[in-house]
Amino acid sequence: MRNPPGSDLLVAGGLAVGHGAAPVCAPVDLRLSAGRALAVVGPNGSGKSTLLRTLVGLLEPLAGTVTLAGASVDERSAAFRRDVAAVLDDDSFFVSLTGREHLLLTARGHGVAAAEEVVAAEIEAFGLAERADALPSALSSGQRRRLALAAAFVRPARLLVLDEPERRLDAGMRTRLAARLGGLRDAGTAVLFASHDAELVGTVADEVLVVDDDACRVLAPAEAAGRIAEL
Ligand SMILES: Nc1ncnc2c1ncn2[C@@H]1O[C@H](COP(=O)(O)OP(=O)(O)OP(=O)(O)O)[C@@H](O)[C@H]1O
Repeated sequence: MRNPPGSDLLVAGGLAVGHGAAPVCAPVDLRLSAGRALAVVGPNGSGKSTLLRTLVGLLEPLAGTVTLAGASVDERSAAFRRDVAAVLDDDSFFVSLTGREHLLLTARGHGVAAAEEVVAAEIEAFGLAERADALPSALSSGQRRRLALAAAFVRPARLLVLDEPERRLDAGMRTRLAARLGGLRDAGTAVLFASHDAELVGTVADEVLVVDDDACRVLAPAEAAGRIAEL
């Protein structure tokens, strides 16, 4: 075990999620503490994105509770926005700001003192050096994805939430991303990510939440090996 579970940061109890009256999967119970990583796996349409959006306060729960550091999640609260960095399925950028400017704005908005240096390091780490001064509209889809991920790394966060972070990344970047996520986890960030990438799940996750219609269960990676192999 990498980091033993500490006190809970994110807690969901009896959480039912969905877009109408009917839940899209079985109720979820989970606990995630600082320095731990939880992967969310399941087939297409099983409810992973719906669950993540509910966990970060973008969708109302149909039933049950979600708390972050003991308080109900509320994306409008300053403390919540300070504590949680999320990269979901909607890469959105200011259309008239370059990638570098977007990252600087994000870092400064979150009070990063050495913003220029931090941003330069993440531009390098995400392989964007040659295109950092281009507008998002002039980037490839994979480069836009790298930019969206870099924005989550230029600012501090207690909880990082990623929806299929491997999407549109080449193999080299996926491997580097796994190392970065492992590094953040080991430095004390709680990492929650949905993924179809068995290597990413195997490298980063301490536990695996398998999302299904009949039951959503948190398993040790070894117990979830069969489900990870299906990703
Ligand atoms: N905005 C929406 N309105 C209504 N139904 C939705 C909406 N978004 C998703 N759904 C439905 O909710 C269910 C769960 O979708 P969700 O996107 O959470 O699945 P997922 O596990 O993330 O899938 P994937 O692996 O394909 O990304 C699906 O049946 C989907 O069609």
